[in-house]
Amino acid sequence: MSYRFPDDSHTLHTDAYELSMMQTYWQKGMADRRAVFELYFRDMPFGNGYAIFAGLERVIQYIEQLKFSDSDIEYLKTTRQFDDGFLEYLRDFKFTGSINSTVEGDLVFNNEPILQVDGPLIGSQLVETALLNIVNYQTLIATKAARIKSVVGSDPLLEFGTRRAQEMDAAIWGTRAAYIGGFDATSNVRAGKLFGIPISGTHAHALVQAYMNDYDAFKAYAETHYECVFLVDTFDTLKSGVPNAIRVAKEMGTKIDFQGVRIDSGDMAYISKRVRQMLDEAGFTDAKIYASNDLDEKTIMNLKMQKAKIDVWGIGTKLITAFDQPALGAVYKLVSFEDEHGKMIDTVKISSNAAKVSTPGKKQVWRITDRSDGKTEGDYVSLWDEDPREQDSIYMFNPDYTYINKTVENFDARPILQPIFDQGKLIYKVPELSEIRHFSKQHLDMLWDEYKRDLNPQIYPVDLSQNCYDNKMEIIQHVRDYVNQLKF
Ligand SMILES: Nc1ncnc2c1ncn2[C@@H]1O[C@H](COP(=O)(O)OP(=O)(O)OP(=O)(O)O)[C@@H](O)[C@H]1O
Ligand SMILES: O=P(O)(O)OC[C@H]1O[C@H](OP(=O)(O)OP(=O)(O)O)[C@H](O)[C@@H]1O
Ligand SMILES: O=C(O)c1cccnc1
Repeated sequence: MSYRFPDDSHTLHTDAYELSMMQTYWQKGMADRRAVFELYFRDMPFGNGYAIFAGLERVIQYIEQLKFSDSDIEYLKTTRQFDDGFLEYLRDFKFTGSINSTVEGDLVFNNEPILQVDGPLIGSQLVETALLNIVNYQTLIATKAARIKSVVGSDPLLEFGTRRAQEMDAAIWGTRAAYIGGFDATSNVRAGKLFGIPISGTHAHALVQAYMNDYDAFKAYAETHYECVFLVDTFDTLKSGVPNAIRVAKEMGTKIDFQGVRIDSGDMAYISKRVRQMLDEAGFTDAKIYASNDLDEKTIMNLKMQKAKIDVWGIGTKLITAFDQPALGAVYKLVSFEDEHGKMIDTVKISSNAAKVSTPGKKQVWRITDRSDGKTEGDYVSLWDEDPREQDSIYMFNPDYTYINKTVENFDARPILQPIFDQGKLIYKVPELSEIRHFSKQHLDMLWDEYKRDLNPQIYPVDLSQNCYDNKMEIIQHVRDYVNQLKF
């Protein structure tokens, strides 16, 4: 099958309704009015105490290529859904908005803006779908990876998910997100080439099946590789796989670096202990035991409790598909809009569910840390022009339960949303991936353990500044007054 048009771009990677709204904005003369949209999620993924932001590199790639090609316009014409004048306008469209975003690897929490687009309404609307698509997935996978990392401690973690991922893009960007979240290497060679992630791997059952016995397969592999990890469970791990791996390792001696064996089935606790004993008795005390087979943080924690002798963990399906929670559920909402007189008016989306009522106004998120111990106290969401660094103390309160409050002194406040695009121009340089990963770890270390446990973590405070809270209440009241006076 081939594509129907000679070129493909991501500009049409958007929902049709975005283009429909853009046509309305254009025809009604609203296209260039300033709009501020914010992207956030409402619930912590996997019930985790924190999430790890990922996706910015791809967001940048997407924004930089944003342009309607001739074939995009040609295709849109064939749909007969758009006005010709509007399509001609799109031909010259340029994204001239500003984007402020969390940087990759930083911690993010529910109900706070993690990315913000501020610019002409028409372009800010166009990018909604792609931004959500990118950030929803990558942040989810980085967070899942961090959860898995939290239970393995310092054991190496290998990403094996490509074959089970939801198509090729998910494998590539999911692997990158997993590396940000704490994985050490990937089996995906293309991800190694593109991003510089270390690649690593063993061999598959096919090799052993092709030779029809463990010994010949391991021997052939050893004769063609220096570093060897043998997969020992094709026929019988304890009776054939491990004894043959040991035999080959002894025969090859220093001609190979016998790094260990991989087990991929059976009772991993029992088998790994027996395998350890066999390797040790044969003198291979440094050989590592690799494990794979539908592993995730729950199984790993359980295996650790059973004192399984596993040194290296290979994780595929349950990481790359975010198996237990396949969607982050982030949304993109209009929080402020320029009226016909050039004045910015903050906007709200009301819901009968209090948690779903959006917080109006362009905002900044401040991570508040206690200077005495460097630990994170919580996040303080302020209106954009507020700066808590100018204050000696800040009053932090839970916006849903205002009686839960505290006054923080001797604090540092770090702005989470950083300038990425300024009126369409890229002004941010994405750091090396290894730096992003390191940054993430450093910031995770600043979080109290109570927020980091896998099960039922403490809820991290995401508080609104008094101004932000008052603004929200005032606007909600305003909308209610408007609705109440309607007569039909
Ligand atoms: N000791 C253990 N405790 C908890 N979970 C385990 C233990 N050993 C294996 N598991 C996990 O149990 C799940 C199912 O393993 P199961 O034994 O049913 O299949 P299998 O041995 O892989 O069979 P197959 O040969 O079909 O691959 C896997 O996710 C595996 O990681
Ligand atoms: O279990 P996951 O966490 O998804 O990890 C990836 C899986 O992919 C491989 O199995 P597969 O049966 O595809 O190929 P194989 O013959 O190499 O085992 C590998 O052996 C793992 O079991
Ligand atoms: O290298 C491996 O062992 C590997 C790679 C991909 C999937 N499963 C295992």
